[in-house]
Amino acid sequence: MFEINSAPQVNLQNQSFVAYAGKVLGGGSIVNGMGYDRGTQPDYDAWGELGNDGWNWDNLLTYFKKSSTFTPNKAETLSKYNYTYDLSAYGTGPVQVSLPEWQYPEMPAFWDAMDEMNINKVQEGALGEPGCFWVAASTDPKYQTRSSARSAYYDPITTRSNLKVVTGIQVQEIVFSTLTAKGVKLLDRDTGKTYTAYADMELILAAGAIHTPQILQLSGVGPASVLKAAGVKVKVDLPGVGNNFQDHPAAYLMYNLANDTTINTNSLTNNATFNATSYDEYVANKTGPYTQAHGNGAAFLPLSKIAPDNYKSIVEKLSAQNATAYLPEMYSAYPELVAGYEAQRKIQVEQFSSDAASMYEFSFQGGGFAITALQKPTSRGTVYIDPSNPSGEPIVDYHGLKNPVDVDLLLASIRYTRQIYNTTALSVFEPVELTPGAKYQTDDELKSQIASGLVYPTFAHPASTCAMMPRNLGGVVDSGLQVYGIKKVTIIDASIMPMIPGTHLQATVYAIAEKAADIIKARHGA
Ligand SMILES: Cc1cc2nc3c(=O)[nH]c(=O)nc-3n(C[C@H](O)[C@H](O)[C@H](O)COP(=O)(O)OP(=O)(O)OC[C@H]3O[C@@H](n4cnc5c(N)ncnc54)[C@H](O)[C@@H]3O)c2cc1C
Repeated sequence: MFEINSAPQVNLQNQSFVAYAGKVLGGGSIVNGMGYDRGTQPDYDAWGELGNDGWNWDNLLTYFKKSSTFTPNKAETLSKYNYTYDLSAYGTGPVQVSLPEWQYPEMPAFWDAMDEMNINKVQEGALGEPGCFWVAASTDPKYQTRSSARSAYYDPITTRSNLKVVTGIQVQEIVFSTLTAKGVKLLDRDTGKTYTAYADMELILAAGAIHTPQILQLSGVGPASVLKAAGVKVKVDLPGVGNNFQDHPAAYLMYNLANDTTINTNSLTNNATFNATSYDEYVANKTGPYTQAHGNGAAFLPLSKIAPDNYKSIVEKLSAQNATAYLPEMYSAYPELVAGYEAQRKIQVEQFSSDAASMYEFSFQGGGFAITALQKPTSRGTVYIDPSNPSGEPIVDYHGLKNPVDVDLLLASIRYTRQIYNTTALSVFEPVELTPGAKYQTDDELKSQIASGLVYPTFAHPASTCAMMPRNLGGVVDSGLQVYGIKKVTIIDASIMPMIPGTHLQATVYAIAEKAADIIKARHGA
């Protein structure tokens, strides 16, 4: 894994947080938590509203389906856990998606808590509607193992004569003939030797939202001041590269369930017998706790649901802001970056006022680990090459909670999660809040906890650093995913998402990649 220490986060008591990304063939899909889900419909319609023809929920649904296959469980498992799903959300694509053969005994009480909170129970979360639902995993049910970009897309075609994958190689920069990309300079990490690889038709960058902007910046394509500070010759002053950085800030609430069931979410780690029998069961039958990659319950909810009394004031505050006051310093030098943010803010104002777009995530497995994540951050971060070591890791700065609206959204979110743990349904477990702790109640008390460790500015979902938007809105790629100002460079990864969707990102990256394949084939008349 890449584990990059972020710049100190000014609004989080100068703490540094690790930015994680997969450093392996298959990228994040090899190391991720295997949650397979999709954002709400307005999340993707927003991409079209930002000037990207052909990018919206309806169109991406085609590619969500094209990339995935859902396999229902055995009938007895379906009825035992009341699993719900809708096959119309999936197709017959390479990524295998399924629900596990096992759930912790506390789960029914958590679903009862959802009922008690009047949360809409959605049959299938992957159809873009907010509510609570069963979240599937990228698990191949045949073997009960991970289905990844590698196993789904690469392993079946390794013998193709026109495909060669090389690993242990780091792309350093693009090689140009004037402004047309001819290939890339490569570093062999083991030997330290460098090579050049040439591309006949076009070059595709897919290094993820942290390293794709780094490669462009090292190639002289990015904000001029960043390039100059690092001694890189400016080819194209393209300010969007490395700006508009988004992730999901998350609050890690923790409860002690004083009266938990005998087998619970801690049992695999603190009950050696349970762990051993569970492992044997998995090896023998591919059933039991080891078929579960992560908690399969989640509520993705709109702001109006979690903060019915004050969502309008939060929306008014966001609308009234002088945007540049809370944006990274560089935005002041580029009116197009501010214009792009303002276009996004207009959409966020609509989304925060709507019942159809989620702002809050609460994932549950049973147990007292109550992750509460903000799905639509209003702050924007930066990923810039390091002037003192340009070819080392870039400087990742989340600018976490720079916009005070994010703090308002987190306060509302934390309070809503507390309400869930205060339901009669969960009272049987006698939950006691450990983190932040029930003694922190007022806004100021909670804000001090948010700043001092309760909240991380990242959920390992880096996105949006080479946004697909018009150039006059600070975009980096057009709706054909080609980089502005240079020729023959296409980007296909999470960096192109103009606004981060309210979901874990892998399903969306697969859909982008499938759509990109069609775009590129059409471009070359294939
Ligand atoms: C720990 C963790 C847990 C996660 N959990 C979930 C989850 O449960 N569900 C979910 O949906 N999403 C999850 N995600 C997020 C999801 O995996 C990512 O959003 C997704 O993988 C991003 O895809 P990408 O193609 O943009 O980038 P990546 O998957 O990061 O792929 C980029 C690839 O480029 C390579 N690379 C980088 N720089 C260079 C270079 N200079 N030269 C050559 N190669 C390079 C990397 O090694 C990597 O293989 C998680 C991510 C992490 C890190």
